[in-house]
Amino acid sequence: MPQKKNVREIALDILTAVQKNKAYSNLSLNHAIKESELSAKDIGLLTELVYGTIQRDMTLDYYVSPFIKNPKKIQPWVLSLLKMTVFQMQFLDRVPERAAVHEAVEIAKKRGHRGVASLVNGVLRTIGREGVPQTSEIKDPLERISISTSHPLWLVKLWASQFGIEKTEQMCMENLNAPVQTSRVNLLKTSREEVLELLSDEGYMVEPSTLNEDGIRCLRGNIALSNAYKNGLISIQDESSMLVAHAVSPSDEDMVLDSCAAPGGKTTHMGERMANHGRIIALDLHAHKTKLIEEQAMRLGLSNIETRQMDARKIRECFEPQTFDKILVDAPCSGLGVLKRKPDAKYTKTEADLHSLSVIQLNILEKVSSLVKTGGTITYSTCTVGKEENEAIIDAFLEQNKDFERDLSLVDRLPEAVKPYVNGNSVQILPQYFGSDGFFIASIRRKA
Ligand SMILES: C[S@@+](CC[C@H](N)C(=O)[O-])C[C@H]1O[C@@H](n2cnc3c(N)ncnc32)[C@H](O)[C@@H]1O
Repeated sequence: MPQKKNVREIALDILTAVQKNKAYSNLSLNHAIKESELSAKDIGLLTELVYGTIQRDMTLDYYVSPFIKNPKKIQPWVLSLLKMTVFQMQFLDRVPERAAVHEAVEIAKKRGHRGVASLVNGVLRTIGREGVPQTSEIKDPLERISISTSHPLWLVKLWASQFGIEKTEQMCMENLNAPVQTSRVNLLKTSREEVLELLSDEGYMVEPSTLNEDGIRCLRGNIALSNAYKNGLISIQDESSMLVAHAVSPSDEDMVLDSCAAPGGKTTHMGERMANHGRIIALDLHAHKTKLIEEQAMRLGLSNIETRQMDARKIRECFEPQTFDKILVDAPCSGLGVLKRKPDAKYTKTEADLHSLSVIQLNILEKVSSLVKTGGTITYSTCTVGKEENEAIIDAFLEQNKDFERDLSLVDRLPEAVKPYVNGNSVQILPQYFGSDGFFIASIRRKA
């Protein structure tokens, strides 16, 4: 019978797959957790090893590379093993260094020939003895931020030119923290106090969000497995993402278009805020994704949502001009605001991606805009930070569509804590402001 793999071997398999096949770390990790019979404690360690090593990839390269004489000859899995082990040595206090090195050498023996095991042993013991190079010695400040926080230099430069060096560094540092799981209370069925009590009774460590009055932060446990979730009392949603339904603020008589809706986090939030009245048409490009919206609506007890599989850019073929009171464009984006959750994205996205996405974003906004009524608003949002996919889209749209104007009343609809960050008709939330996702929200109005 084949021997069962231990937690570090599983972590190494995932890291190698992510590196070699460009597999998504979150999907590979979830799959491995389902397939293996790991204890809750080991699942915690596995998650930390995989996310931590990916999050710190560039720093770990900087630490390890001076100790490797022949980098071209080293196999990718051996490099991943070295980085995963140095991650433990440098960043995980609770793992004794000797244990981490011993485990790495055992894995190397099992998977490679003797030379590999001796290389792993040699490199790790030398690092243990001599220590790693200090990133503080890197002279150029942007390069230092790039290496010490593992963000590509082009991205650090871009952000620094838009937000300044200080905010960029804070943002990059914040992206290295583990995300807090947060949820939104379904106020149609219950109250936040009641859910906090139910979740505490189930053993979860929870606290109210200070950002949203219907938000809850979970500090221990996975609330997606709770009874409160099963019974449709909560939805898993980031605190910044919850702001979008506030920005739209649909009334319970409104006809609303959610043009890029799956998996339905914001659609269902709006459905709840409309007290299950009015009507929301929720579009998504993919059928398997519109199904996800339907499943969520069913779980939450919402019947005011109608889904359609459709390219939002073709919506004019199905609806008359000026059909909707409110439109939400939660556009497909580069996701650079959610690097805490999806760390591999920072290495795979390119500047060219931002540009091609911005073309699609403006196009979707253009194509849905004729459907909003006079005086009605279009809310545009993304889970990314940076002007090209955000402010620049709104500016370009307004330049070409003189019948629209900036909706300066956005600030009135957002919670108190966010108001100081609102700039006219938009707000760019950076991850370090509240520890939530980086998000952009803007509102424009068809002139009366
Ligand atoms: C940022 S996600 C939306 C998240 C969603 N609003 C939520 O809160 O759960 C963007 C979605 O837009 C969809 N999408 C991309 N291009 C589209 C298009 N041209 N028309 C409609 N949907 C599109 C994607 O499939 C993806 O599900």
